[in-house]
Amino acid sequence: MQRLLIDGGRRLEGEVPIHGAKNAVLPILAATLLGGRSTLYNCPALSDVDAAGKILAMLGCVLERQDDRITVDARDITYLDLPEQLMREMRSSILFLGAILARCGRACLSFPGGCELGARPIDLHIEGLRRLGASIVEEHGCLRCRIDGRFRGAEITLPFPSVGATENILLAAVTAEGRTTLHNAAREPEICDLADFLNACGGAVTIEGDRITVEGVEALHDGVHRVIPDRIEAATYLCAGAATGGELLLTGVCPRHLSAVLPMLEKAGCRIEAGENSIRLRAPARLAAVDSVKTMPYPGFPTDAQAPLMAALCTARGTSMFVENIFEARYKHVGELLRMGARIEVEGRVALVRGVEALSGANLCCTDLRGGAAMVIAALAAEGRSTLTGLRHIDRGYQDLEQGLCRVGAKISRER
Ligand SMILES: CC(=O)N[C@H]1[C@@H](OP(=O)(O)OP(=O)(O)OC[C@H]2O[C@@H](n3ccc(=O)[nH]c3=O)[C@H](O)[C@@H]2O)O[C@H](CO)[C@@H](O)[C@@H]1O
Ligand SMILES: C=C(OP(=O)(O)O)C(=O)O
Repeated sequence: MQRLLIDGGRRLEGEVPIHGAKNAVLPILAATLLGGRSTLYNCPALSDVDAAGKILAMLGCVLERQDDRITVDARDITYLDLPEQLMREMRSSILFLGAILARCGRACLSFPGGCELGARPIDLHIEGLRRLGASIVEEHGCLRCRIDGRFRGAEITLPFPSVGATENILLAAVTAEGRTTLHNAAREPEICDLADFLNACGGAVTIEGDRITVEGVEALHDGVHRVIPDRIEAATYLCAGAATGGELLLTGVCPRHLSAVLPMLEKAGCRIEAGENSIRLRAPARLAAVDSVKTMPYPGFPTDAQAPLMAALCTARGTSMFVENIFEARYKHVGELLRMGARIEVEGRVALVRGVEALSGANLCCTDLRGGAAMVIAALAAEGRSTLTGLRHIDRGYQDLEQGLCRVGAKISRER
Protein backbone atom coordinates (compact mmCIF):
# COMPACT_ATOMS: atom_id res chain seq x y z
CA MET A 1 0.00 0.00 0.00
CA GLN A 2 1.44 3.37 -0.99
CA ARG A 3 1.72 6.06 1.64
CA LEU A 4 3.04 9.58 2.05
CA LEU A 5 5.49 10.39 4.82
CA ILE A 6 5.21 14.05 5.73
CA ASP A 7 7.52 15.82 8.18
CA GLY A 8 5.65 18.92 9.27
CA GLY A 9 6.62 22.30 10.66
CA ARG A 10 8.45 23.64 7.59
CA ARG A 11 7.59 27.02 6.10
CA LEU A 12 6.78 26.81 2.38
CA GLU A 13 8.47 29.34 0.15
CA GLY A 14 8.90 29.54 -3.62
CA GLU A 15 7.16 29.20 -6.95
CA VAL A 16 4.43 26.73 -7.90
CA PRO A 17 3.29 26.29 -11.51
CA ILE A 18 -0.39 25.31 -11.66
CA HIS A 19 -1.59 22.52 -13.98
CA GLY A 20 -4.68 22.40 -16.19
CA ALA A 21 -8.05 21.89 -14.50
CA LYS A 22 -9.32 18.35 -13.89
CA ASN A 23 -12.91 19.53 -13.87
CA ALA A 24 -12.46 21.29 -17.21
CA VAL A 25 -10.56 18.59 -19.07
CA LEU A 26 -12.99 15.78 -18.15
CA PRO A 27 -16.11 17.24 -19.84
CA ILE A 28 -13.95 18.44 -22.73
CA LEU A 29 -12.65 14.89 -23.25
CA ALA A 30 -16.29 13.74 -23.36
CA ALA A 31 -16.98 16.51 -25.89
CA THR A 32 -14.22 15.27 -28.21
CA LEU A 33 -16.61 12.41 -29.10
CA LEU A 34 -18.71 14.93 -31.02
CA GLY A 35 -15.94 16.13 -33.30
CA GLY A 36 -13.21 14.82 -35.57
CA ARG A 37 -9.65 15.34 -34.38
CA SER A 38 -9.28 17.38 -31.19
CA THR A 39 -6.01 18.69 -29.82
CA LEU A 40 -6.00 19.71 -26.17
CA TYR A 41 -3.16 21.48 -24.39
CA ASN A 42 -2.54 21.95 -20.67
CA CYS A 43 -4.04 18.54 -19.80
CA PRO A 44 -3.08 17.42 -16.28
CA ALA A 45 -1.66 13.90 -15.76
CA LEU A 46 -4.24 12.45 -13.37
CA SER A 47 -5.82 9.05 -12.84
CA ASP A 48 -9.24 10.56 -13.71
CA VAL A 49 -7.86 11.77 -17.03
CA ASP A 50 -6.47 8.27 -17.68
CA ALA A 51 -9.91 6.83 -16.89
CA ALA A 52 -11.56 9.24 -19.36
CA GLY A 53 -8.94 8.19 -21.94
CA LYS A 54 -9.83 4.53 -21.36
CA ILE A 55 -13.50 5.30 -21.98
CA LEU A 56 -12.70 7.11 -25.23
CA ALA A 57 -10.42 4.28 -26.36
CA MET A 58 -13.09 1.70 -25.57
CA LEU A 59 -15.55 3.65 -27.72
CA GLY A 60 -13.12 3.45 -30.63
CA CYS A 61 -11.29 6.79 -30.43
CA VAL A 62 -7.56 6.96 -31.07
CA LEU A 63 -5.71 8.87 -28.37
CA GLU A 64 -2.16 10.15 -28.14
CA ARG A 65 -0.58 11.89 -25.21
CA GLN A 66 2.66 13.86 -25.31
CA ASP A 67 3.53 15.90 -22.22
CA ASP A 68 0.49 18.09 -21.54
CA ARG A 69 -1.02 17.60 -25.02
CA ILE A 70 -3.72 15.03 -25.75
CA THR A 71 -5.06 14.39 -29.24
CA VAL A 72 -8.29 12.48 -29.72
CA ASP A 73 -9.41 11.18 -33.08
CA ALA A 74 -13.11 10.39 -32.78
CA ARG A 75 -13.84 9.82 -36.46
CA ASP A 76 -14.47 6.07 -36.11
CA ILE A 77 -16.59 5.26 -33.10
CA THR A 78 -17.30 1.56 -32.89
CA TYR A 79 -18.69 0.73 -29.47
CA LEU A 80 -21.49 2.42 -27.55
CA ASP A 81 -21.80 0.76 -24.16
CA LEU A 82 -19.64 1.52 -21.14
CA PRO A 83 -18.91 -1.37 -18.80
CA GLU A 84 -19.81 -0.95 -15.15
CA GLN A 85 -16.18 -1.14 -14.06
CA LEU A 86 -15.30 2.01 -16.07
CA MET A 87 -18.43 3.79 -14.86
CA ARG A 88 -17.44 3.09 -11.27
CA GLU A 89 -13.77 4.02 -11.79
CA MET A 90 -14.71 7.63 -12.36
CA ARG A 91 -17.94 9.26 -11.33
CA SER A 92 -17.73 11.85 -14.10
CA SER A 93 -18.12 9.02 -16.62
CA ILE A 94 -21.78 10.09 -16.60
CA LEU A 95 -20.63 13.13 -18.62
CA PHE A 96 -20.17 10.80 -21.58
CA LEU A 97 -23.91 10.08 -21.75
CA GLY A 98 -25.00 13.27 -23.57
CA ALA A 99 -22.10 13.04 -26.01
CA ILE A 100 -22.51 9.32 -26.84
CA LEU A 101 -26.24 9.78 -27.39
CA ALA A 102 -25.73 12.84 -29.57
CA ARG A 103 -23.13 11.05 -31.64
CA CYS A 104 -24.61 7.55 -31.86
CA GLY A 105 -28.32 7.81 -31.04
CA ARG A 106 -28.18 5.18 -28.34
CA ALA A 107 -26.19 4.33 -25.23
CA CYS A 108 -26.24 1.90 -22.36
CA LEU A 109 -24.47 2.92 -19.16
CA SER A 110 -24.57 1.70 -15.60
CA PHE A 111 -25.29 4.25 -12.88
CA PRO A 112 -22.09 5.96 -11.74
CA GLY A 113 -23.09 5.21 -8.14
CA GLY A 114 -22.72 7.28 -5.00
CA CYS A 115 -19.38 8.30 -3.64
CA GLU A 116 -17.51 9.79 -0.73
CA LEU A 117 -19.53 13.04 -0.75
CA GLY A 118 -23.00 11.51 -0.45
CA ALA A 119 -25.58 10.04 -2.84
CA ARG A 120 -24.88 12.34 -5.81
CA PRO A 121 -28.03 11.55 -7.82
CA ILE A 122 -28.16 12.15 -11.60
CA ASP A 123 -31.88 13.00 -11.89
CA LEU A 124 -31.15 16.47 -13.31
CA HIS A 125 -28.93 15.00 -16.04
CA ILE A 126 -31.62 12.49 -17.00
CA GLU A 127 -34.47 14.99 -16.90
CA GLY A 128 -32.48 17.47 -19.04
CA LEU A 129 -31.68 14.85 -21.69
CA ARG A 130 -35.32 13.72 -21.72
CA ARG A 131 -36.40 17.33 -22.34
CA LEU A 132 -34.12 17.26 -25.40
CA GLY A 133 -35.88 14.16 -26.71
CA ALA A 134 -34.02 11.19 -25.22
CA SER A 135 -35.89 8.13 -24.10
CA ILE A 136 -34.18 6.84 -20.96
CA VAL A 137 -35.17 3.66 -19.17
CA GLU A 138 -33.64 2.90 -15.79
CA GLU A 139 -33.44 -0.84 -15.05
CA HIS A 140 -31.14 -3.17 -13.14
CA GLY A 141 -28.78 -0.30 -12.25
CA CYS A 142 -28.43 0.62 -15.95
CA LEU A 143 -29.58 3.47 -18.12
CA ARG A 144 -30.84 2.38 -21.54
CA CYS A 145 -31.03 5.48 -23.67
CA ARG A 146 -31.93 6.35 -27.24
CA ILE A 147 -33.00 9.22 -29.43
CA ASP A 148 -34.72 9.14 -32.81
CA GLY A 149 -32.44 11.05 -35.15
CA ARG A 150 -30.95 14.13 -33.46
CA PHE A 151 -31.67 15.72 -30.12
CA ARG A 152 -34.26 18.50 -30.40
CA GLY A 153 -33.58 21.90 -28.86
CA ALA A 154 -35.77 22.88 -25.91
CA GLU A 155 -36.25 25.42 -23.13
CA ILE A 156 -34.94 23.94 -19.87
CA THR A 157 -34.79 25.38 -16.38
CA LEU A 158 -32.62 23.58 -13.84
CA PRO A 159 -34.02 23.54 -10.28
CA PHE A 160 -30.39 23.74 -9.05
CA PRO A 161 -27.36 24.87 -11.08
CA SER A 162 -25.73 21.42 -11.23
CA VAL A 163 -22.32 21.52 -12.92
CA GLY A 164 -22.54 18.02 -14.40
CA ALA A 165 -26.16 18.37 -15.57
CA THR A 166 -25.31 21.69 -17.27
CA GLU A 167 -22.40 20.00 -19.05
CA ASN A 168 -24.43 16.97 -20.16
CA ILE A 169 -27.21 19.19 -21.50
CA LEU A 170 -24.66 21.33 -23.33
CA LEU A 171 -23.08 18.26 -24.91
CA ALA A 172 -26.48 17.03 -26.07
CA ALA A 173 -27.68 20.43 -27.29
CA VAL A 174 -24.67 21.47 -29.35
CA THR A 175 -25.58 19.21 -32.29
CA ALA A 176 -29.35 19.22 -31.65
CA GLU A 177 -31.92 20.43 -34.15
CA GLY A 178 -32.82 24.00 -33.25
CA ARG A 179 -32.17 26.20 -30.24
CA THR A 180 -31.76 25.16 -26.61
CA THR A 181 -32.02 27.70 -23.83
CA LEU A 182 -30.86 26.58 -20.42
CA HIS A 183 -31.91 28.71 -17.45
CA ASN A 184 -30.34 28.60 -13.99
CA ALA A 185 -27.30 26.92 -15.53
CA ALA A 186 -24.10 26.43 -13.53
CA ARG A 187 -21.65 29.29 -14.05
CA GLU A 188 -18.39 27.61 -13.06
CA PRO A 189 -15.35 28.60 -15.18
CA GLU A 190 -15.16 24.97 -16.33
CA ILE A 191 -18.56 25.40 -18.05
CA CYS A 192 -17.21 28.41 -19.98
CA ASP A 193 -14.15 26.35 -20.91
CA LEU A 194 -16.35 23.57 -22.27
CA ALA A 195 -18.35 26.12 -24.26
CA ASP A 196 -15.10 27.62 -25.61
CA PHE A 197 -13.96 24.18 -26.76
CA LEU A 198 -17.33 23.43 -28.40
CA ASN A 199 -17.25 26.80 -30.18
CA ALA A 200 -13.67 26.15 -31.34
CA CYS A 201 -15.07 23.02 -33.03
CA GLY A 202 -17.90 24.89 -34.76
CA GLY A 203 -20.54 24.93 -32.01
CA ALA A 204 -22.67 28.00 -31.31
CA VAL A 205 -22.90 28.37 -27.53
CA THR A 206 -23.49 31.71 -25.84
CA ILE A 207 -23.32 32.21 -22.08
CA GLU A 208 -24.95 35.22 -20.43
CA GLY A 209 -24.87 34.92 -16.64
CA ASP A 210 -26.87 31.82 -15.71
CA ARG A 211 -28.52 31.53 -19.15
CA ILE A 212 -26.91 29.42 -21.86
CA THR A 213 -28.17 29.55 -25.43
CA VAL A 214 -27.14 26.85 -27.88
CA GLU A 215 -27.95 27.10 -31.57
CA GLY A 216 -27.68 23.49 -32.67
CA VAL A 217 -25.29 22.75 -35.55
CA GLU A 218 -25.25 19.58 -37.69
CA ALA A 219 -21.81 18.44 -36.66
CA LEU A 220 -18.61 19.62 -35.00
CA HIS A 221 -15.26 19.71 -36.76
CA ASP A 222 -11.61 19.41 -35.69
CA GLY A 223 -10.57 21.79 -32.93
CA VAL A 224 -7.63 22.98 -30.85
CA HIS A 225 -8.04 24.16 -27.27
CA ARG A 226 -6.00 25.03 -24.17
CA VAL A 227 -7.55 23.88 -20.88
CA ILE A 228 -7.94 26.56 -18.16
CA PRO A 229 -5.78 26.44 -15.01
CA ASP A 230 -7.00 24.38 -12.06
CA ARG A 231 -8.46 26.86 -9.56
CA ILE A 232 -8.84 24.15 -6.91
CA GLU A 233 -5.23 23.00 -7.21
CA ALA A 234 -4.31 26.69 -6.87
CA ALA A 235 -6.55 27.10 -3.80
CA THR A 236 -4.95 24.01 -2.26
CA TYR A 237 -1.41 25.36 -2.63
CA LEU A 238 -2.52 28.75 -1.28
CA CYS A 239 -3.98 27.03 1.80
CA ALA A 240 -0.75 25.06 2.25
CA GLY A 241 1.24 28.30 2.09
CA ALA A 242 -1.17 29.95 4.53
CA ALA A 243 -1.06 27.03 6.99
CA THR A 244 2.75 27.08 7.16
CA GLY A 245 3.22 30.86 7.46
CA GLY A 246 4.79 30.72 4.02
CA GLU A 247 5.28 32.81 0.92
CA LEU A 248 4.27 31.31 -2.43
CA LEU A 249 4.10 32.57 -5.99
CA LEU A 250 1.58 30.63 -8.08
CA THR A 251 2.09 30.89 -11.83
CA GLY A 252 -0.08 29.84 -14.77
CA VAL A 253 -3.19 30.58 -12.73
CA CYS A 254 -6.31 32.67 -13.32
CA PRO A 255 -6.89 34.91 -10.23
CA ARG A 256 -10.39 35.88 -11.49
CA HIS A 257 -11.51 32.27 -10.96
CA LEU A 258 -10.50 32.51 -7.29
CA SER A 259 -12.53 35.63 -6.52
CA ALA A 260 -14.26 33.97 -3.55
CA VAL A 261 -11.16 32.22 -2.18
CA LEU A 262 -8.63 35.07 -2.16
CA PRO A 263 -10.72 37.38 0.11
CA MET A 264 -11.06 34.54 2.65
CA LEU A 265 -7.29 34.16 2.78
CA GLU A 266 -6.99 37.93 3.18
CA LYS A 267 -9.48 37.83 6.07
CA ALA A 268 -7.27 35.17 7.62
CA GLY A 269 -4.40 37.67 7.56
CA CYS A 270 -2.58 36.74 4.32
CA ARG A 271 -1.35 39.38 1.91
CA ILE A 272 -2.35 38.60 -1.65
CA GLU A 273 -1.04 40.16 -4.84
CA ALA A 274 -2.82 39.02 -7.97
CA GLY A 275 -1.17 39.56 -11.35
CA GLU A 276 -2.63 38.67 -14.72
CA ASN A 277 -1.61 35.00 -14.49
CA SER A 278 -0.05 34.82 -11.06
CA ILE A 279 -0.89 35.06 -7.37
CA ARG A 280 1.60 35.86 -4.60
CA LEU A 281 0.61 34.91 -1.06
CA ARG A 282 2.43 36.06 2.08
CA ALA A 283 1.05 34.43 5.20
CA PRO A 284 1.43 35.65 8.81
CA ALA A 285 3.08 33.37 11.39
CA ARG A 286 -0.40 32.51 12.69
CA LEU A 287 -3.64 32.90 10.75
CA ALA A 288 -6.75 34.64 12.09
CA ALA A 289 -10.06 32.76 12.18
CA VAL A 290 -12.63 33.48 9.45
CA ASP A 291 -16.18 33.84 10.73
CA SER A 292 -18.20 32.44 7.86
CA VAL A 293 -17.13 30.28 4.93
CA LYS A 294 -20.31 29.27 3.08
CA THR A 295 -19.94 27.02 0.07
CA MET A 296 -22.12 28.03 -2.87
CA PRO A 297 -22.32 27.51 -6.63
CA TYR A 298 -19.85 29.72 -8.55
CA PRO A 299 -19.14 32.60 -8.09
CA GLY A 300 -19.60 31.63 -4.42
CA PHE A 301 -16.97 29.89 -2.32
CA PRO A 302 -16.20 26.50 -3.95
CA THR A 303 -17.10 23.37 -2.03
CA ASP A 304 -13.91 21.79 -3.40
CA ALA A 305 -11.82 24.32 -1.43
CA GLN A 306 -13.72 23.86 1.84
CA ALA A 307 -11.58 21.03 3.26
CA PRO A 308 -8.20 22.62 2.32
CA LEU A 309 -9.19 25.94 3.93
CA MET A 310 -10.50 24.17 7.02
CA ALA A 311 -7.14 22.40 7.42
CA ALA A 312 -5.34 25.75 7.27
CA LEU A 313 -7.68 27.32 9.84
CA CYS A 314 -7.29 24.51 12.40
CA THR A 315 -4.41 26.45 13.96
CA ALA A 316 -5.84 29.95 13.44
CA ARG A 317 -6.39 32.35 16.34
CA GLY A 318 -10.13 32.16 17.18
CA THR A 319 -13.10 30.18 15.89
CA SER A 320 -13.95 29.77 12.21
CA MET A 321 -17.35 28.75 10.93
CA PHE A 322 -18.02 26.69 7.79
CA VAL A 323 -21.38 26.02 6.15
CA GLU A 324 -21.36 23.29 3.48
CA ASN A 325 -24.32 23.95 1.19
CA ILE A 326 -23.47 21.78 -1.83
CA PHE A 327 -22.86 18.20 -0.61
CA GLU A 328 -24.54 16.57 2.36
CA ALA A 329 -21.49 14.51 3.38
CA ARG A 330 -18.45 16.68 2.82
CA TYR A 331 -16.98 16.80 6.33
CA LYS A 332 -15.42 13.32 6.34
CA HIS A 333 -11.96 14.82 6.70
CA VAL A 334 -12.93 16.23 10.10
CA GLY A 335 -12.44 12.88 11.86
CA GLU A 336 -8.85 12.70 10.60
CA LEU A 337 -8.12 16.33 11.56
CA LEU A 338 -9.37 15.54 15.09
CA ARG A 339 -6.73 12.80 15.31
CA MET A 340 -4.12 15.52 14.82
CA GLY A 341 -5.45 17.56 17.74
CA ALA A 342 -7.83 19.88 15.86
CA ARG A 343 -10.97 21.06 17.68
CA ILE A 344 -13.89 20.88 15.29
CA GLU A 345 -17.59 20.42 16.00
CA VAL A 346 -19.93 19.43 13.19
CA GLU A 347 -23.68 19.79 13.33
CA GLY A 348 -25.48 19.17 10.03
CA ARG A 349 -24.16 21.58 7.45
CA VAL A 350 -22.17 23.66 9.97
CA ALA A 351 -18.65 23.06 11.24
CA LEU A 352 -17.07 25.17 13.98
CA VAL A 353 -13.29 25.10 13.97
CA ARG A 354 -11.77 26.29 17.24
CA GLY A 355 -8.17 27.17 16.48
CA VAL A 356 -5.52 25.30 18.49
CA GLU A 357 -1.89 26.36 19.03
CA ALA A 358 -0.52 23.41 17.06
CA LEU A 359 -1.46 20.13 15.39
CA SER A 360 0.58 17.00 15.88
CA GLY A 361 1.55 14.47 13.23
CA ALA A 362 -0.55 11.28 13.07
CA ASN A 363 -1.35 8.26 10.92
CA LEU A 364 -4.06 9.39 8.53
CA CYS A 365 -6.16 8.00 5.70
CA CYS A 366 -7.59 10.06 2.83
CA THR A 367 -11.38 10.09 2.94
CA ASP A 368 -11.88 11.68 -0.48
CA LEU A 369 -9.97 13.85 -2.95
CA ARG A 370 -10.10 17.26 -1.26
CA GLY A 371 -10.26 15.69 2.21
CA GLY A 372 -6.94 14.04 1.33
CA ALA A 373 -5.51 17.39 0.26
CA ALA A 374 -6.67 18.85 3.57
CA MET A 375 -4.75 16.15 5.44
CA VAL A 376 -1.60 16.94 3.49
CA ILE A 377 -1.99 20.61 4.44
CA ALA A 378 -2.61 19.83 8.10
CA ALA A 379 0.39 17.46 8.13
CA LEU A 380 2.62 20.15 6.58
CA ALA A 381 1.66 22.52 9.39
CA ALA A 382 1.80 19.92 12.19
CA GLU A 383 4.62 19.13 14.59
CA GLY A 384 6.32 15.82 13.80
CA ARG A 385 5.69 13.15 11.22
CA SER A 386 2.39 12.11 9.62
CA THR A 387 1.73 9.16 7.37
CA LEU A 388 -1.07 9.26 4.84
CA THR A 389 -2.71 6.32 3.06
CA GLY A 390 -5.62 6.18 0.59
CA LEU A 391 -3.57 8.07 -1.99
CA ARG A 392 -5.75 6.97 -4.93
CA HIS A 393 -8.08 9.81 -3.96
CA ILE A 394 -5.33 12.43 -4.20
CA ASP A 395 -4.01 10.99 -7.46
CA ARG A 396 -7.42 11.60 -9.04
CA GLY A 397 -6.99 15.33 -8.83
CA TYR A 398 -3.42 16.48 -8.09
CA GLN A 399 -0.56 16.03 -10.52
CA ASP A 400 2.81 15.59 -8.78
CA LEU A 401 1.57 17.01 -5.46
CA GLU A 402 4.59 15.81 -3.45
CA GLN A 403 7.06 17.14 -6.02
CA GLY A 404 5.28 20.50 -6.16
CA LEU A 405 5.37 20.84 -2.37
CA CYS A 406 8.96 19.58 -2.01
CA ARG A 407 10.14 22.22 -4.50
CA VAL A 408 8.90 24.90 -2.09
CA GLY A 409 10.47 23.39 1.01
CA ALA A 410 8.15 20.63 2.21
CA LYS A 411 9.56 17.29 3.32
CA ILE A 412 7.32 14.62 1.77
CA SER A 413 8.11 11.29 0.26
CA ARG A 414 5.99 8.52 -1.20
CA GLU A 415 6.66 5.00 -0.01
CA ARG A 416 5.60 2.51 -2.72
C1 LIG B 1 -15.92 16.54 -12.36
C2 LIG B 1 -16.49 17.76 -11.74
O1 LIG B 1 -16.60 18.79 -12.40
N1 LIG B 1 -16.81 17.70 -10.45
C3 LIG B 1 -17.31 18.88 -9.79
C4 LIG B 1 -18.79 19.02 -10.05
O2 LIG B 1 -19.41 17.82 -9.59
P1 LIG B 1 -20.93 17.52 -9.99
O3 LIG B 1 -21.13 17.93 -11.40
O4 LIG B 1 -21.20 16.11 -9.62
O5 LIG B 1 -21.69 18.50 -9.02
P2 LIG B 1 -23.16 19.08 -9.16
O6 LIG B 1 -23.07 20.56 -9.32
O7 LIG B 1 -23.90 18.31 -10.19
O8 LIG B 1 -23.76 18.72 -7.74
C5 LIG B 1 -24.12 19.70 -6.80
C6 LIG B 1 -25.27 19.19 -5.95
O9 LIG B 1 -26.39 18.88 -6.77
C7 LIG B 1 -26.85 17.58 -6.52
N2 LIG B 1 -27.36 16.99 -7.79
C8 LIG B 1 -26.58 17.02 -8.90
C9 LIG B 1 -27.01 16.46 -10.07
C10 LIG B 1 -28.28 15.85 -10.11
O10 LIG B 1 -28.74 15.31 -11.14
N3 LIG B 1 -29.03 15.84 -8.98
C11 LIG B 1 -28.61 16.40 -7.80
O11 LIG B 1 -29.31 16.36 -6.79
C12 LIG B 1 -25.60 16.84 -6.01
O12 LIG B 1 -25.94 15.69 -5.27
C13 LIG B 1 -24.95 17.90 -5.17
O13 LIG B 1 -25.52 17.95 -3.91
O14 LIG B 1 -19.28 20.15 -9.35
C14 LIG B 1 -19.16 20.06 -7.92
C15 LIG B 1 -19.81 21.29 -7.31
O15 LIG B 1 -19.11 22.43 -7.65
C16 LIG B 1 -17.69 19.92 -7.55
O16 LIG B 1 -17.58 19.68 -6.17
C17 LIG B 1 -17.02 18.77 -8.30
O17 LIG B 1 -15.63 18.84 -8.11
C1 LIG C 1 -15.53 16.20 -5.96
C2 LIG C 1 -14.60 16.37 -6.88
O1 LIG C 1 -14.53 15.69 -8.05
P1 LIG C 1 -15.51 14.60 -8.65
O2 LIG C 1 -16.75 15.29 -9.05
O3 LIG C 1 -14.72 14.12 -9.83
O4 LIG C 1 -15.72 13.56 -7.57
C3 LIG C 1 -13.52 17.38 -6.71
O5 LIG C 1 -12.84 17.67 -7.72
O6 LIG C 1 -13.34 17.88 -5.61
